[in-house]
Amino acid sequence: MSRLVRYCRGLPRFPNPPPVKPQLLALNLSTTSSTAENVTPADRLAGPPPIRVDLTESAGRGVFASRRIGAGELIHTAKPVLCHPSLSSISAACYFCLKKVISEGQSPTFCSRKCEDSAKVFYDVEKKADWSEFDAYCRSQGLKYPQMVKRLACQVISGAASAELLDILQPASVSAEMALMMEEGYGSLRRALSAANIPDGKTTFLSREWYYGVLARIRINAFRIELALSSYEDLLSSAAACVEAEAAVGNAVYMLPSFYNHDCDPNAHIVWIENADAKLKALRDIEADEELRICYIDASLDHDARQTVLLQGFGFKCNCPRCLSGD
Ligand SMILES: C[S@@+](CC[C@H](N)C(=O)[O-])C[C@H]1O[C@@H](n2cnc3c(N)ncnc32)[C@H](O)[C@@H]1O
Repeated sequence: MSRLVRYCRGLPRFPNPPPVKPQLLALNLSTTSSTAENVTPADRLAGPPPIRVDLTESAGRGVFASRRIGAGELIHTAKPVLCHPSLSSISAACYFCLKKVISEGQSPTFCSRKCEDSAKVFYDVEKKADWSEFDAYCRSQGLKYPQMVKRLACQVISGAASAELLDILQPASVSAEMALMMEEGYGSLRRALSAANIPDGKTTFLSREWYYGVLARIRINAFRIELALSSYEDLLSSAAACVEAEAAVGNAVYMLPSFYNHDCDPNAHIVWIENADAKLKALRDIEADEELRICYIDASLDHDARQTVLLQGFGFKCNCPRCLSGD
């Protein structure tokens, strides 16, 4: 399984995000008093996840084990708060959950009636506008995250999401180069919505600052979904051909998984089986109060390459034990 998911964060397009003042999550997830010894498989499925979000010494907020977690254990699952298929997968992945679908057309498609119904509110708004200019801008610049901002904007207009949905997540900085590129996307999004005659009162949230802020948060927190097979059977049967089976079907932002810090020798990882629902799993035994960390990049890179990718792509100098040891 692990070879199917090599690394999970999409590399941001722009370098050097800033340090951000961390804000703790207002929810306490560590309500279980179980210990690893007395936790049954049924408890694991039914109880709250065995984690808490807390401040780390040097990486802002992080996720900690609230009890011992065994190797291979499913720590928790997470549904995306925002996701979007890659433009190249529009007709090959469900427009709502990113499950692979077989479709002959070029338009968005859904894997089930349930997904179609769940998407209806924002898709009804989206369908009112002509996105050809916006899509052309994304394609020409090779950008994927503006599509997620567009979806969030349509969700907010439809009343399905709050404009502040992502505010709790750490943002990247907005450099002059980045602002210039964002400006084009912002203008294009505004034009598409105003040509669609969306009432002004519904788009008051859509300021330049909102657009930049959302994009800056998506950049740091989005996961690239590299594998979304339609079933466990597919997963097994494609194991031999997993290289061909890998494809970024889209990108997604989650709440809890966004608080996991990075480690070049991680003790947890995130997997997707059939759609954008994420599964966080332990890679080895984890003690109570140990921080849970996932790997944002290709851990097989050498020390210098990892430092470069993390600094330029994510804006931080990695403080994990492997990097500190010089490995
Ligand atoms: C997706 S966020 C993780 C949660 C974040 N710590 C927070 O408070 O929201 C990624 C950010 O966490 C920090 N971070 C994650 N892993 C780190 C590491 N190994 N070393 C130093 N900082 C790290 C960096 O500031 C990075 O931009």
